[in-house]
Amino acid sequence: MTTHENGQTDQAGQTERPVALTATANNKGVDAAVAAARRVIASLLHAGDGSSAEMARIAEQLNAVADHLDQHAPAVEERMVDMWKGEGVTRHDPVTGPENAIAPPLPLAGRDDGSIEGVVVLGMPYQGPPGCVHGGVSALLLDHTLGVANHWAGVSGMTAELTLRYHRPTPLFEPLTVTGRQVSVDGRKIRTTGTISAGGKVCVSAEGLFIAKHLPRPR
Ligand SMILES: CCCCC/C=C\C/C=C\C/C=C\C/C=C/CCCC(=O)SCCNC(=O)CCNC(=O)[C@H](O)C(C)(C)COP(=O)(O)OP(=O)(O)OC[C@H]1O[C@@H](n2cnc3c(N)ncnc32)[C@H](O)[C@@H]1OP(=O)(O)O
Repeated sequence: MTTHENGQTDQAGQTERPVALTATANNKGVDAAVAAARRVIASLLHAGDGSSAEMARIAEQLNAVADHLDQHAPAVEERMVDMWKGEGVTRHDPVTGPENAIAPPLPLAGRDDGSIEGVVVLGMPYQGPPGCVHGGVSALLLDHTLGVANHWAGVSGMTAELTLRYHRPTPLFEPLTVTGRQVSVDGRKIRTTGTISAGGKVCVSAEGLFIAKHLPRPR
C-alpha cells in the first residue's frame, strides 16, 4: 500500500478523497465575525452612494466595532507569533484564511495525482473589467495556489517569477475552478503551473518559478 505524504489511503492504496489543504471555518469566534465582515465589504459596494441606507450611521457603527476590536487585541508582535504557531499558515492567509476578511475564501484540496484544486465564486469586490475578475486578483489566487501545490508535492519555496496569460475574461458570479501542480524540482528551483477556468474553459494560466527558501517564523 502506498501512502501519499499528505494523503489518506484505503486498502487498495488509493486516496479515498481529496485532502483539505485549507483550514475549515468555524461558524463561531473570529471566523464568524470575519464572514460577517466579508458580507459588509460586499454589501457596501453593492449599496453604493446612491443607496437609501444611512451611510454616516453605518460608518459610525463600523468604526465602533473596529475601536472595540483594537482595544481588545494583543500587541502586533504577540499576534504575529501566535498566528505562525503550529501549522500556522492556512488560518490567516489572504486567499484561503477563515480569519482573513480579504480572503474570498478559496478552499483548496490535494489529489493523489499531485494536483490541487478549489472552486470559488467571486463577487463585486474582486471586479476589474465590467462583470469580470481583476487581473491582479487572479494573480493573487494563482500565486497562492501554486505555493500550496508545492507544499502538497513536498518541496516549497518563495515566488521568484510568476508569468500569467489571460486567455479570456474571467467572469464574476460564476464558479471558478482554480488548479495547481508542481512540474519539476531542479536544485532549489521549483516550477509550478496552474489555471483558473470557468465553464470548462481556461481563463488564466500561470507558470511560476519558486526558489526553495523559507523565512523564519516570528518568535
Ligand atoms: C488544514 C490543514 C492545512 C495543512 C497545510 C497545507 C497547506 C498550506 C501550507 C503551506 C502553504 C503556504 C503558503 C503557500 C502559499 C504561498 C504562496 C505565496 C508565495 C509568496 O507570496 S512568496 C512572496 C513573494 N516572493 C518574494 O518575496 C521573494 C523575494 N525574493 C527573494 O527573497 C529572493 O530573490 C529569492 C528567495 C527568490 C532567491 O534568493 P536566494 O538568495 O535565496 O537565491 P539566489 O538569488 O542565489 O537564486 C538561486 C537560484 O535561483 C535563480 N533565481 C532567483 N531568482 C530568480 C528569478 N527571479 N528569475 C529567475 N531565476 C531566479 C538564481 O539565478 C539562482 O540560480 P542558479 O543557482 O542557477 O544560479
